[in-house]
Amino acid sequence: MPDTFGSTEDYLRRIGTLIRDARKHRGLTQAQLAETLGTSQSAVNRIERGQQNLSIEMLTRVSDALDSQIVSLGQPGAMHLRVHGGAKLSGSIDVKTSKNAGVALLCASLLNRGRTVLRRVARIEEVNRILEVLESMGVRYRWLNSDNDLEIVPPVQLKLDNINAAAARRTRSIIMFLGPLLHDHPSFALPYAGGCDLGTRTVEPHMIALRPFGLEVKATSGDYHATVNAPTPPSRPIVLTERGDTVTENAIMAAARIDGITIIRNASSNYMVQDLCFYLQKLGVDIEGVGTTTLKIHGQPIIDRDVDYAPAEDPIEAMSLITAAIVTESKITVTRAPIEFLEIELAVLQEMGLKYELSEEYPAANGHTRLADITVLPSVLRAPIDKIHPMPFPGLNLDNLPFFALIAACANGATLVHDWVYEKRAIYLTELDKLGARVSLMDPHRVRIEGPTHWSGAEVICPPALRPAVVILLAMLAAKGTSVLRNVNVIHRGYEQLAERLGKLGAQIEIFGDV
Ligand SMILES: CC(=O)N[C@H]1[C@@H](OP(=O)(O)OP(=O)(O)OC[C@H]2O[C@@H](n3ccc(=O)[nH]c3=O)[C@H](O)[C@@H]2O)O[C@H](CO)[C@@H](O)[C@@H]1O
Ligand SMILES: C=C(OP(=O)(O)O)C(=O)O
Repeated sequence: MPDTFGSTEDYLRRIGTLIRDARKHRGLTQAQLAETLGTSQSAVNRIERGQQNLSIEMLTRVSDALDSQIVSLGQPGAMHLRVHGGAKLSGSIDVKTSKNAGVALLCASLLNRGRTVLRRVARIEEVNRILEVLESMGVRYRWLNSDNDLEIVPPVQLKLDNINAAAARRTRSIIMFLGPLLHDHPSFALPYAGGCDLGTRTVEPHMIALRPFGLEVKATSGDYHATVNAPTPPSRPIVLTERGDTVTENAIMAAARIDGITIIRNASSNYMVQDLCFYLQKLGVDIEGVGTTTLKIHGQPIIDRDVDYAPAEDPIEAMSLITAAIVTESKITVTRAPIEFLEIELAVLQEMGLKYELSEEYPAANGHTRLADITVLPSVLRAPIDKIHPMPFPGLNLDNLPFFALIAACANGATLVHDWVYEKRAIYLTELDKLGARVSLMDPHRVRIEGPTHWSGAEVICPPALRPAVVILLAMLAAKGTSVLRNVNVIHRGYEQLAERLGKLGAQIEIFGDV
């Protein structure tokens, strides 16, 4: 239920509720809080009922006394969630198309002089950031309908000097402009890539992969300065130093307009890479080996076609929804799940005792990706015998790993979750402790989780990373009592209306903003 502030009475009532929640979480009575504030219990009572005018000075004192920022001033747009946990979920929910294919396809649309229409694009902040950057460069876009079909029309000449650096710096995906831009631009600057704070995450593999196409990049004062010698087919196969998703996509986009054959080895065969290849094939680029780690690409020097493409559904969103069912011990059906990219996850969950039913498979609108409806049934889970760790596709997806930490907290026994890739993401999982989980950080990459958990409500500020933030939200659905999750904007980077959609399944979540 979206919830906006209105009259002064509204403000006071809502602030009062926040204070009451925070006080209860600290285990204080109204009288104890009153004593710390040097006021009476009846004054605290009036404050909590929204019947007392509050000065900023008083609000600050309450915040200090409760060690909780009740309202934050000067943070326009910060959104928070209040979750009344313990409700069972029911019904079915459609998986939206993926963030990661969405951003790759937006970058790839720069390769095409014609009009690109992308169907059912996830309307998320990561997509908005790339659209802002594209628009600043002269690309026109418009949302065509309520299905989120998106039309993109490039200009005759891109205005690279006009690039929206603020938007670009907020996303890592901007790095995927290098591949498309190197074709027509002998020199250009791109702002440094940003995004979630997951620790060191270099772009060196991108530089190594694109050098054989004639691209040289110097990093100076906040920008990558790129210079390109006339792009030619690489003289040898490109061997990626790591099987990363966006680096593979960059190499594919560089190869897509090269008049000749490029071979890419150690390519990622993950879902977003496949969507990119299917889109480029529609544009006339010849790509062999889609879904494998060796790609053979025969480029088209000029691509000028009106094209219509429908990216596939998001395996990470599907995993998030499966986790919502597991943690709340509910029966829900996750429809349009890209089963092809969830098979290892489901095999591990089955070993842990999860009961689920699968529908017949059917193709996604891209005509390729296998989808199915997954009905998750309430199950008693046990910890897996072996540690859980990610691998490039077809391994367990790295972005799904945080959900396994939460699932492990619901299972009987101890589970080791090993994120060997990101330097920081596992650390954020220890925030689950605030809701009653027993998570021990073994080192920055490994957490040991002891389940099952008796979840209890708490107030948590979202960690600065998408998946850990969602994991905490999902744990709050299971936690009896009221929880508050602050600064949830990080979730909007990758999920469209997640709180509202969980609400339709029966979750009790209120959305509120800062004063
Ligand atoms: C927009 C997009 O598509 N983002 C996805 C993409 O990001 P992206 O492709 O940008 O991932 P990175 O390049 O950051 O790679 C992830 C991390 O893996 C390390 N690494 C990767 C491959 C490998 O073989 N060895 C290795 O060590 C990298 O050094 C890095 O620390 O892939 C990540 C890993 O699947 C996902 O979390 C992101 O959601
Ligand atoms: C880390 C992620 O993505 P990005 O590459 O957009 O930061 C993610 O999707 O969890």
